[in-house]
Formats: sequence, C-alpha cells, structure tokens
Amino acid sequence: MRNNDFDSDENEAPLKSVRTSRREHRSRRIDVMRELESGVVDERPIKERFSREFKKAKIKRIKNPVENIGEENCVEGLVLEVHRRTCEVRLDDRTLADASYRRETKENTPLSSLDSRLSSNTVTAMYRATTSKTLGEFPAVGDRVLLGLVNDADDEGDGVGSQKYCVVRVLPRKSELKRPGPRDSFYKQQTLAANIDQVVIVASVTQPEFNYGFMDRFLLAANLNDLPFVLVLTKMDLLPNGEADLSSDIRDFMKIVDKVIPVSVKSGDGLEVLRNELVGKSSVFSGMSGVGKSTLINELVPHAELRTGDVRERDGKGRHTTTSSSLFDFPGGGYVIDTPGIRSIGLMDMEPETLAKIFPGFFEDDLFTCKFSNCKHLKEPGCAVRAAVESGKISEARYASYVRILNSGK
Ligand SMILES: Nc1nc2c(ncn2[C@@H]2O[C@H](COP(=O)(O)OP(=O)(O)OP(=O)(O)O)[C@@H](O)[C@H]2O)c(=O)[nH]1
Ligand SMILES: [Zn+2]
Repeated sequence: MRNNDFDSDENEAPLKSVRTSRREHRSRRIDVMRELESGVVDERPIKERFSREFKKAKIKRIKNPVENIGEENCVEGLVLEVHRRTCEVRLDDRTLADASYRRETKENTPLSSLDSRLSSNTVTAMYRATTSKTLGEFPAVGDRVLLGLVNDADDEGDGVGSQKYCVVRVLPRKSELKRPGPRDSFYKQQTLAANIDQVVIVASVTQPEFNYGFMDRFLLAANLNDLPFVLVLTKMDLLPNGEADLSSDIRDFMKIVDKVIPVSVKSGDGLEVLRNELVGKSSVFSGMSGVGKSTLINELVPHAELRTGDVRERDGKGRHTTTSSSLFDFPGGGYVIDTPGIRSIGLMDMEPETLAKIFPGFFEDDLFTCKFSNCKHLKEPGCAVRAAVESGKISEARYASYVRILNSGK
C-alpha cells in the first residue's frame, strides 16, 4: 500500500535522524511561543511552516489515532490476545489482524473513604459503580474494538510506508475481571478479561494441594466484579474413593461457592458436565500452576495446544510454562479465556473494614452481625465471626485465610 503523505513531500530533503528532528521540533515550538508572546506572528500556513513535523506527527499518531480516524472508517473485531504494544484481533470476517493500541493511564478509585456502617451489599454495589464498565482504556482479551487503518512508519527508508491496523476505541464492556497492576507498575489496574460471563477456577484435589488463599482472592474478585464463580476440581482420578477423599479445606470451600464440578481428564469423568456449563458463555480460566488447567483446556478446546508441564516430582509444585492470556472459541458456542501466569489476584485498594464485611462465607445473607460496625474480627468484643469460629460454624482454615488476606494489605 502506498503512503500518500510520503509521496507529496518527495522533493524535500530526506529526514535527519529522529533525535535532531525532535530537537528541531521543540525549538520551533518555542519559537512560535515567543512569536505569539511578542505579538509578531508568522502568517504562513502552519502546514508550510512545519511540513516536516507534520510528517513526523503522523507517525507518532499511530499510538494515539483517536483524533484522526472517523469511526465510520473503522472495522469491528474481537481481541484474542494482548501484547505490550499490539493485540491480536479477529475481525468480523474472521481474518486476523495485529493492531497497535494507544497506552493511557487512569486513576484508580480507592474504596478508602467508605463509611464503615454500610452493609456489605452496599459496599459491593459501590465498588461496582466505581469500577464501572470502562470506555477508552486499552484493550483486554475478550474486548470488542474498533480498528482503523493508519500509516505505518517507513521502516525500509525507501519513502514508501505501509498501512496497519490501530485500535481506535474499545467498545463498552458488559463485564470485566480486574486486578491491580504489578507493584511499581505504570498501570494501576490490569483487566484480565473483558465481556465474560463467569470466572472458572481450576484446583486439583491433590498435587498441588488446595490453596485456600488463592481461592479466596479469586472468589472475592469474582464477587466484586459481579461474576458467577465456578470451582472445577481436577485430578479426581487420584482419589481412590472419589469425593469421599476430598480434603477438609476443599469441603469447607465448597460450602461457599455456588457451583463445583469435579473432573478428571484421565478418566473423562465430569467433562460433559463441565462442557454444558461452558457452552454459550464466555469463561475466564485461572488456577495455580500445575493444577492441570492447560491439560483441561486442551481437552475442552481442540487445537488450543497449550503447553503442559509435568509437576516437579520433589515438591509437587508445577513449572510455569505458559505466559500470555488468550481467547479460544468453545465448540458449540462461547469462549474460553486462559490467564496463564496469573498466580494471584490482588484486591485493589480495599480497606480492612471493607474486607471484613464482604469476606465470603462470614455473614449469612450479607447481614453484618458484629457488635461494632468497624469490626475486623480480630480481638473486638461482640465479634460474630470469632464466635462462629469458636462454635465451629466457620472453620479455622477459613478464618486463617481471612486473616492472611487482611494482613497482606491487599
Ligand atoms: N492424574 C491426573 N493428572 C493430570 C490431570 N490433569 C492434568 N494432569 C497432570 O498435571 C500436570 C500439570 O498439568 P498442566 O496442565 O501442565 O498444569 P497447568 O495448571 O496448566 O500448569 P501451568 O502450565 O503451570 O499453568 C501434568 O503432568 C498433567 O499430566 C488429571 O485429570 N489427572
Ligand atoms: Zn467481627
């Protein structure tokens, strides 16, 4: 494809190095400022005065194309994978495009100023409102986006550029699963997946052992994002007596989730039940390393071909084999989004008092029954949670998981 902008300027001297040209650009801008301040204004058309900079600016705008591409010139597509500067998008005619996207940072909305007397229902509702379905952020897997064609940099230096796709707009999301960006990261939040119907957490019944903290964090995140939570228990074939052999932690956790599906890829047990749960929906999959998530997705989604790693013999922990999130079509309808490498999910800027109110399984019907409205269930008198732990209604393991999350800050 030809780039007309480069053609029209072919009589000009070739561009100098980027550095010189940038410096020039800045100094000319300063000149203009001085001109304006002194009242002496160069009347020549801006294009004539800054033709070289115009050319540069076009290249720059690849990162920020919103101003110069009309949405009527855009095509729509589905984001399959997101990388540092580009994302893989499937257009509606099913062709694949590598589209660049603009980067932008947005302020996080902390929950710090919440009134501690609010009920957990209200807190959850407010959280949902503050993290409302975002527009114009950079794309996440599962997003529907508008793509426009922009002129690409003239990589070969032969004066002929090509065109490439660029994300112009992320269409409104119906749902999303977010987590805070890595510590000291430029980005405050990371959207793990967009437009999803449910969060599927894969845990193995053994090898590696059930990790209460991991589960609770994802359950909290699913609740906060208003998404149903499905627990898939893998490697059932490793339990000689089936469900009768489930550990007390797993039994305990099963009580507070709506849907539990035990499966074994080895024997095929439970796979049909799981398929029925996934068909027609968009599901985001997470799980600790080594639980058999890749094996399971390979089984459910032919041609997914995720890499599977053997569990290290000595410590029973898995190797980290997969790296970037991706979306697969689920046979019969729906999508499966794999989030490899996500080993935990933080809880945004949640205050301890908020966590104390919304921790799953602490209060029936979300009715806060502790004596003090800001009770953190530690040593406060009249604490309903401590009382429930003492009477055995809430297990020690469940309470310990809460305290760990409380102390970890997020
Ligand atoms: N016995 C048994 N082993 C299984 C089952 N599913 C997976 N495995 C084994 O568990 C090990 C880990 O499986 P993976 O699918 O690589 O685990 P993963 O959760 O994707 O791990 P990461 O790639 O690190 O995220 C492999 O050796 C699998 O063969 C199962 O249903 N039964
Ligand atoms: Zn309490």
